[in-house]
Amino acid sequence: MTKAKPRVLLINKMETVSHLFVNNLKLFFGERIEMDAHFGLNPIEQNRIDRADLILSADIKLLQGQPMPPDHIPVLVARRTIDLNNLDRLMDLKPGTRCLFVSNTFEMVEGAIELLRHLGFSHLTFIPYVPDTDIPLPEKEEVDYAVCHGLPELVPAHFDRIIELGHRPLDLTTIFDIARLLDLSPEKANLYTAEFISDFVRMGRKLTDSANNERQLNEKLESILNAVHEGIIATDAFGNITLINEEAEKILKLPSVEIIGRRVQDVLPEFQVNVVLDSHSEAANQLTPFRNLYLLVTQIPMMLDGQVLGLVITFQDVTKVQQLEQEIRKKSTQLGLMTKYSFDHIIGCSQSTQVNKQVAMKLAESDFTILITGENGTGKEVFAQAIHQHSIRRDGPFVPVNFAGLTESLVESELFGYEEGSFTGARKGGKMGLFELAHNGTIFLDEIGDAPLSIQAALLRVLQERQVMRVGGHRVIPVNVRVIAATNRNLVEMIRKGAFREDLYYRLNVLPLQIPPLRDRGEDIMVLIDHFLQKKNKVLTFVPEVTDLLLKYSWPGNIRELENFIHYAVVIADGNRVELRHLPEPILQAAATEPLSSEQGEIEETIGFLARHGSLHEYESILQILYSCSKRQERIGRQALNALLPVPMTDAQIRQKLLNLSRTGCLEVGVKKQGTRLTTYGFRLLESLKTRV
Ligand SMILES: Nc1ncnc2c1ncn2[C@@H]1O[C@H](COP(=O)(O)OP(=O)(O)OP(=O)(O)O)[C@@H](O)[C@H]1O
Repeated sequence: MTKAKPRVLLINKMETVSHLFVNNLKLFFGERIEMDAHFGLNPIEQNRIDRADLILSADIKLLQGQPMPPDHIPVLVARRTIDLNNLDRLMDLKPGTRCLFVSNTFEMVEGAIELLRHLGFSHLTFIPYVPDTDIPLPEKEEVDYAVCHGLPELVPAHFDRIIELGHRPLDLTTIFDIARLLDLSPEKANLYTAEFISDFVRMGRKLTDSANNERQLNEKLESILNAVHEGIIATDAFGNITLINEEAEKILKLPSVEIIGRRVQDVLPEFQVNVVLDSHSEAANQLTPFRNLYLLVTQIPMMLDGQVLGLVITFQDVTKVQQLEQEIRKKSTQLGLMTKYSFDHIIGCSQSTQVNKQVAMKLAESDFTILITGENGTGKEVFAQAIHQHSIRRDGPFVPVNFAGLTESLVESELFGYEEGSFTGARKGGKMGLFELAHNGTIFLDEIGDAPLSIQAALLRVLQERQVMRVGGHRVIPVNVRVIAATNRNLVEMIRKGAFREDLYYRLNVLPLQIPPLRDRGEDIMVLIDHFLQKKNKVLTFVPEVTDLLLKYSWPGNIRELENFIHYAVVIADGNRVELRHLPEPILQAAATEPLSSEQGEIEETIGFLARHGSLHEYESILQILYSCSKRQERIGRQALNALLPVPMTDAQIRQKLLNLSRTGCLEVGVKKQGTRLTTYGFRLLESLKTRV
């Protein structure tokens, strides 16, 4: 009769641990033993105990609730080692990383920590923790990682960075004990040790590989970093400095040996890295005073799977630039790089001007590119300046570029600047381009439709990359500018004809603003005339025929033409009175093509109607007050209007008068208490009433 195989009864709480032990024992004893794995907390059947030749458990406490094994059956508590294959993540941790070691008994925790120390992980700080015991749980901030052996559920829920080392296999001494107790020869011990050693070899190779790779990578990185004209510092997740390039050493006057491994928070408190480490979001271009310097610092967190691996801090010494900028700012006032116009200077009581002002104010608050379209002289530049004035860039320069006035050969060097000696006649020391000049401000690309195609391509690049390269230069210069472009041309039509780049159009037309021609906002004409006269400190009266003509004329040159007309009228008028004969030819021609009679007749008719329904003086007073309001771009309510009249009326009287004026088209009564507003027709009527004797 062949001797029955010895039988090992495994008693463990977890199925995974029992399986692991079964595999470990198989590797060593092969088919020479039988195994019976029990797991869970249920009591084990007596007959399974009786049939066992040896009982093996990971935890002696598990045997306490079980039937007592007979004396002759040895009971062994497994000593366990660590699965070397799972140690990579611990290897990657930087010295000093604080690891909360979590397990279900204090012995397990202590044993595992001791083993890890033996294995060479003495550079890490292990903090033991066993849930539901007296061992205090440290605050989350005091711990960098939680580490456990196959029991991640024991890690307190708020620790989200967990390194799971896997269950611990049987240690070789336990295997030998089993062999001895079961009277089996340790013939395959070498296999088990070989397995163990091969793990070591694998681990060692990984370490050297990663060290070699890291060395090569570091060498490459170092040469790249040292070639850069910016200071660069890298840190680990806790702010410990791991790398500093030569430029950074030079700027900070701190040699790398003095600061590598130290916390950036201690060495460079001015950089306030905790903000970025905590928020995980980058901080770009922060002007940071450092000793007697100004540094422009950018901090970018390096993230992997939602966790911060470290920080890259780049910086430039901009002390000189700061001084230069102040000088430029001083000069820019002289050069006209400051704006003249704000929204208060945009005159006009028409609905479209009012709406456009409101829209433009909103656009000003964003930093996106704006495309303003409109005929010549409609006020595109005035709007562009007001937008700049109203934006956060108001203290920066406003640099206008007019493509209509630039020859193709000049435009590139004007826009992007040039380096010394890049072409014959290039100025010594090179020249700053308009984009550079507009740094931190707004560049106004006027008549963009006239930009040659070659320049359109270059513009597109600048808009995409926000950096320029001077003609003949090799260095890219970052520019922080807001772009407002304007055109009187139909760019869509130009795209169709291949004269304008579609991609540039879409880059520019992020926020569109359309300014209508003056002829489509007749209400603005007289208000603008008043404004221009006031600017010249002059008073002119226009005979009704002249007013009529001015309101009818198509103003192809728009507000610029209107302004020129006022200059002309002031010079040409006899005294203060402007008559038809004083009008310049183009306006008079408009009269010739469109006789006045019908309009004049209509006005006469309205006057007749009003005279039958009250006093013309009263109507004139009402219209005059409404006109003053429209000049201030206000509407006015009935009561306020009554209060301004030379002779107050009853509410019913004024209501009736307003009704008559609105019936005849002189007023526009706002819905819902918006007050009343004068129309262009109302204005003509007022002019007629004023000149009546
Ligand atoms: N709403 C306005 N209120 C007061 N002045 C205005 C207004 N709009 C334009 N102007 C005046 O009209 C003139 C022309 O305006 P601006 O240069 O802004 O027009 P533009 O549309 O940019 O013309 P272009 O297309 O020819 O460059 C300026 O002198 C400006 O003072």
